[in-house]
Amino acid sequence: MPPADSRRVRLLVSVRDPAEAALARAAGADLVDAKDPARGALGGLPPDETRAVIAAAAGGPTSAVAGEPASGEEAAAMLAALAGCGADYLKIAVPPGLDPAVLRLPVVPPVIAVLFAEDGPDPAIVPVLAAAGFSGAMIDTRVKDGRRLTDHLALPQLAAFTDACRRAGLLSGLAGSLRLDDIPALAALAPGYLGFRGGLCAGADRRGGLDPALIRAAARRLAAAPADAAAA
Ligand SMILES: O=C[C@H](O)COP(=O)(O)O
Repeated sequence: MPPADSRRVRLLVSVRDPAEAALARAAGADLVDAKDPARGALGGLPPDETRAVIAAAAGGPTSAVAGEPASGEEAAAMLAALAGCGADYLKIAVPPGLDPAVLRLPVVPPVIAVLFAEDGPDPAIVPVLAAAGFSGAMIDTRVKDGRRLTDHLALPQLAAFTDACRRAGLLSGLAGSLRLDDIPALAALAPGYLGFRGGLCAGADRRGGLDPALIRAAARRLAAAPADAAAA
């Protein structure tokens, strides 16, 4: 991925297997993200499957989902299991009640904290995440029931989050049942990336297959998002 202050908003596409990884890369995904959509918002694939997905996404940056830990020990185990999978970033949930300061993060690969929109994340957590060693932070929705990110958090709240990430030098991401028509308003907040799964699947079914035409359309819309709207 580019540095956290890059002005172009990237397209993250979550994929479940090597075939989808290759398809997403070919259709214009900037960041190919390995996860198991059948296991909820942040279900990880087993390490051997993750490694195969990352290998198939060759030619650009990748991330892999580690999971939703209930404790610092569980977080360490999840991250250790994927440390050698070849991904450029690991993503792990940081639920309320889990103190980021107790997490032992690997130096490589860098780790992105995933916060859930339903919890109403306070932007004050962002510098705490930075101090704990995270390289990025994103907001996603925990419950995939059709409600989008902006059904939970208003644009000014999301802007406060992306601003806090910029100030802390963290890569930022926004996701949560996004659709193509969410792109203009969210890209204007200048996150590092927008993350998609369901909105780029046939019938908006995140457990179904990715539709390459929708990925291409998302990439085009992001490329067309007004560059001067991206905050410096
Ligand atoms: O990391 C991004 C997520 O995979 C987004 O999934 P979703 O668009 O189905 O909510």
